Amino acid sequence: MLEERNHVLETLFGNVKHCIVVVDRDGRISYMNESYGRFLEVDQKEITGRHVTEVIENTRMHIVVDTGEEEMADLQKIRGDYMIAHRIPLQEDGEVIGALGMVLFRDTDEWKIMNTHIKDLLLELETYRSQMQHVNGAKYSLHDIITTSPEVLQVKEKIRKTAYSDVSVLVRGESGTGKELFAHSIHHLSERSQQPFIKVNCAAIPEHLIEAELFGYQEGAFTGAKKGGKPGKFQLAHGGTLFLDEIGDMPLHAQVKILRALQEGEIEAVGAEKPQAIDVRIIAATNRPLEALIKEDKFREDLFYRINVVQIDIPPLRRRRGDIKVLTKFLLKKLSDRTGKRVETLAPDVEALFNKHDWPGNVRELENVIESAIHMTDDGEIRYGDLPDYLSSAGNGQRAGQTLKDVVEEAEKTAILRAIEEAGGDKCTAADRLGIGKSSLYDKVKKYDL
Ligand SMILES: Nc1ncnc2c1ncn2[C@@H]1O[C@H](COP(=O)(O)OP(=O)(O)OP(=O)(O)O)[C@@H](O)[C@H]1O
Repeated sequence: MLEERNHVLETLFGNVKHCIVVVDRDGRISYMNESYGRFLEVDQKEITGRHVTEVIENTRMHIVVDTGEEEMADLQKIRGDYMIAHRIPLQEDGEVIGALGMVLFRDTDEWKIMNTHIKDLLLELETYRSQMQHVNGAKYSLHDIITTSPEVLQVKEKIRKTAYSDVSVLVRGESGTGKELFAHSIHHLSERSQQPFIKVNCAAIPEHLIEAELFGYQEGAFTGAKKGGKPGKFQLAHGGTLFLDEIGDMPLHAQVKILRALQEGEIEAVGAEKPQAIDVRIIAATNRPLEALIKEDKFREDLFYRINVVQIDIPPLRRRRGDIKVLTKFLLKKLSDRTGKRVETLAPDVEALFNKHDWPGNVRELENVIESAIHMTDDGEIRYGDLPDYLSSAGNGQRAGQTLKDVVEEAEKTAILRAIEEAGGDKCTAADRLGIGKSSLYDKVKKYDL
């Protein structure tokens, strides 16, 4: 039956220039025509069955399936350009069984002309959107999370499944693993995506201000209170999502108040006479061992259970070394665009060092290292000498627990990589320079998988 249906779709849309996609009830792609596949540079047959958010940037097809409401002529940004898309829910016996998406441009040239016509308008729109974003606050979606790690891909899948509901999510992971990125993505995929996303850094607010910051205050509530009072983060997030970053650092008295706000759905501003109803979804993040803090009476167990309905664990970068390569490529592009300096590659010894380093500061550390090296480099490649001292000297020095054999092997590897690089990839010249035979060099290249 599936085949028959796809045959019908192929007959209808296979040869049209419009880009067509069909998703099922779960937002998974059941059909994409060739034009769309070509436009997205994917093999449309291979992506059948994948969730639409994995394949199409900024798509809302899965949301249309959920709301059952069609979206006509909506602007959608793909790879820096805008398309105009229709999204139509498909129904059977009154029930939504999927959605059909259609991109409205007949060919790229025509679109380009249209694109320049409306680019001015869009620039204006973008200005308003970024102002809105200031209010809305969530900048990133799942697409912005770069990974090839099966564990992180599973986390993304978990987010896709749970983001719609209003359940509280606790994001755990070391500093710099991207917890905030995940929190943004959850908000983006939720029904609250058009509502505010408000972040509170629980570790950064002075203890005596925490209540006013979270719940706001009334005029005259204390000396120095602003005229007219001030809304707290809970009020600002009303209808949307409140992101409690570093929740493990929240003082106990504030924990009690937050728990009450979540349980009763109401808050009391400092100096207010009446409580106020509040509707927020909570996403919390921490890199602290909450279970241990509970044992030490530094974190409330009841609050832990309240925020930990769905738990998301982001592994540190050293446990997903495959991501170092893809993230480096992504960050080189992102930071090159930002700095205006085109740097595309790493010298082989830098790549080796990146793969060996433990990255205690995770993706943030990788980003900082790449950014500072881009400033240092004189050409399109990052070389050993461009790296921050702490990293390059760590690479040269001996780490705790290394045997003499490890140290010798590492030195050998570095020397071989450098010689090959200096010889412009010519292994015979590199072997000459190293004073070893060609076959010996080949053996070592194989042994170290260089
Ligand atoms: N998978 C990823 N793909 C792309 N960028 C990432 C990824 N993970 C992290 N980053 C980037 O790394 C930086 C740190 O991420 P983020 O601030 O979300 O980490 P965090 O875990 O919230 O850190 P902290 O606990 O210190 O607040 C950000 O610039 C973020 O964009």
